[in-house]
Amino acid sequence: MSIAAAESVVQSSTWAATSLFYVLLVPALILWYAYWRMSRRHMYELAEKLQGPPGLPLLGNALEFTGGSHDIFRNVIEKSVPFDKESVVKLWIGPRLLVFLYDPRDVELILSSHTHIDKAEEYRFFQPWLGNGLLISTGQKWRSHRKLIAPTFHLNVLKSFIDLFNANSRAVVNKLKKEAGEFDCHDYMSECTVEILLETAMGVSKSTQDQSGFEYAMAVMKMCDILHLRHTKIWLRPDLLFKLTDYAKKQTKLLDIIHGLTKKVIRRKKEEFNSGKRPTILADYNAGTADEATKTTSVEGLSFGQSAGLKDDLDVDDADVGQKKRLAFLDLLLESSQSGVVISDEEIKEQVDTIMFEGHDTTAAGSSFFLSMMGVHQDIQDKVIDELDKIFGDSDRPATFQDTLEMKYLERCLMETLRMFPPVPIIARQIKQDITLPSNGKQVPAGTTVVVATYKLHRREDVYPNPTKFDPDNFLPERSANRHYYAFVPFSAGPRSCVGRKYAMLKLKIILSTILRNFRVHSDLKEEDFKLQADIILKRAEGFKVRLSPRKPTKAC
Ligand code: HEM
Repeated sequence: MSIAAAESVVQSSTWAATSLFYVLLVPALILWYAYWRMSRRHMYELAEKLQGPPGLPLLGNALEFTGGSHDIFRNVIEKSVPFDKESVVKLWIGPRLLVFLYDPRDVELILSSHTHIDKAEEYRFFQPWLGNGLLISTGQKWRSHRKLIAPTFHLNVLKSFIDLFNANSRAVVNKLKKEAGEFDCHDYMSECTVEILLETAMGVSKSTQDQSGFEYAMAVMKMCDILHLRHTKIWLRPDLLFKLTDYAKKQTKLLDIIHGLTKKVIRRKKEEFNSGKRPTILADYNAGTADEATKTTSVEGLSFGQSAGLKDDLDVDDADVGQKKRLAFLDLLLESSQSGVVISDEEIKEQVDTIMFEGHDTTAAGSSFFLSMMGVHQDIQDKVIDELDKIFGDSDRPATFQDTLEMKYLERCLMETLRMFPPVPIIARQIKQDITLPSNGKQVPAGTTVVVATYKLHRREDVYPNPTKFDPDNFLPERSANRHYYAFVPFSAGPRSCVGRKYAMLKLKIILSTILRNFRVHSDLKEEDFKLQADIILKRAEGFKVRLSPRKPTKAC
């Protein structure tokens, strides 16, 4: 046989093999698809009975998530309106079924449950950053780490941070003095909240910090942009495709910055440990020096960010917190790891990354929204200032714990800010078994991503009359008393509630009161002009633009 003839035989047999492959592949794919659809029949049947905007074959509603972050947020909110009566909206993103809930009874079913505590599949995008930290871990690992970490945010530990909250609040006031015109207050709030976290929960003294706090905060913001893109753009979801994009390269660089800071923090702390410096038992703070008022250990309800009547593992009495547990967060983790049993080095890093993220971006957004609202509502700001003047008079003394309990009106303004602009606008869980919604008896199938739509829940007309109006009186005790406990959940609730809830409230009251003792805030925009976006954390797309004017000749801080 000639070479040409041999080549032709090889070519035709290759062609035949390729054709055979495709001839077999197509029916195989059809069979696989039919089987896959069959195996999900139960899900489709139940989903069919839930309402939602119409979608396209295969893609579902994925195209609702095109455009920038602000367009997506506006689009999703607008598209949900026709379903407000039932407060349940179904969306398909490709094969994934998402069910948004915003009736307090349905929210209670999810958040109060010890069964539905697994985070949704979408949280896996956080994994390269937060590993298996408290926010995303599940099962026994989550349970044991939550038990370890929650006491480090007990009120008695937090009271020992008050001096540091004050010092950092004064420092930010000093920095703000240079702002003459309109500026974005979020940058200041971000830097300040990172520095406070480093000094308190991580126990890293100011003298050993450098500029990396601000760089860290900016890297976190950009990381959130990338994660949001992965949540909303269907083609960025598979790791394989994501890795081919420029976003993946950007993510690697951002994680270098983020992990660079957390590794440095742990390294410094370990050096201190190894050089024999043992952690301070923080509860000693209350033993001798503090007055009766600061010994208060069981202040609950609104003062600490949730409806009266909701309890979680942060609301334990002082007597239940053993002395060893009265350590700051990182001190306790390192102390525990000395035995090598409770928590490994890698796990410490994951938890430090988690607390650094959850602890700063949320409070930076909350405080920036608060300042924006003060700027918009001058009459309400007057009342906050009156209250502060009554507490502090002309003195520029630091705030005490008792002062924070007396800031009742400021507290209501803070609650109202967290109602209208919850920094975490949605909470997503993966359900492993069918659930029946108490509000309407409909069933949501196992395998669904159930999304508690906090932003929508907090704007229900039947719960908050005139829900788009900023009205701190919504949180007057008599108004809150008759409200469903789960109608206000800025910090989530139940077994997976925010572990930093009390820390956040105390810190926010001290920062915000210190700012308003020194400045009056102004805003040229009204809240209806705010462009909201939800890149994981709710923000103003145009930046948190405000202006400040000095309230009184400020004494040198
Ligand atoms: C205004 C400030 C804050 C808000 C609105 C907020 C809100 C939330 C929400 C809604 C969750 C549940 C998230 C979910 O299930 O997907 C959460 C969880 C969490 N938060 Fe916060 N948070 C704030 C501040 C903080 C602070 C200051 C810390 C730590 C210092 C913190 C640490 C955590 C942690 C570790 C979790 C995960 C808890 C678990 O799953 O067991 N947060 N937070």
